[in-house]
Amino acid sequence: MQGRLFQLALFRTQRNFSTEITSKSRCLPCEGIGKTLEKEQVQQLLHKVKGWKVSPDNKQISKDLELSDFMSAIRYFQRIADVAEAEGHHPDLHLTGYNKVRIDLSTHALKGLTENDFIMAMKIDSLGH
Ligand SMILES: C[C@H](O)[C@H](O)[C@H]1CNC2=NC(N)=NC(=O)C2=N1
Repeated sequence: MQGRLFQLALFRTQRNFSTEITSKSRCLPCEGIGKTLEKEQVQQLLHKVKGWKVSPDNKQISKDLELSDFMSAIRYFQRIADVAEAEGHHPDLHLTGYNKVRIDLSTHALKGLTENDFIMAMKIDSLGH
């Protein structure tokens, strides 16, 4: 197991944050990530996602949307849930006022933002709604 973790850690350090992640990237197991992103890295990665805002403490990104009705929002949550389960990386999902949706992403294990959060944000962006 140690060998695989070392490989993952090595891969992480070699990956260039700004260019390599896309919506096709896969989330890494959180224990292989090591550390959270710096403010500058977050600012760089925010250019690659649509409509996401970073929290003042740099620990979370969020996106707000308004769906056409309640069941559209529920169906949208199910599609996000399918991706989150496949990636092993889960957003916080909020549904208020029957059709207003907020999606929060952070890496709970590290109490901050990692590339996994931006990979998930790109995948959620590509789902459409
Ligand atoms: C064991 C399981 O894979 C881990 O607890 C995963 C689950 N989903 C997760 N989702 C998020 N957002 N952060 C995590 O640290 C995380 N860890």
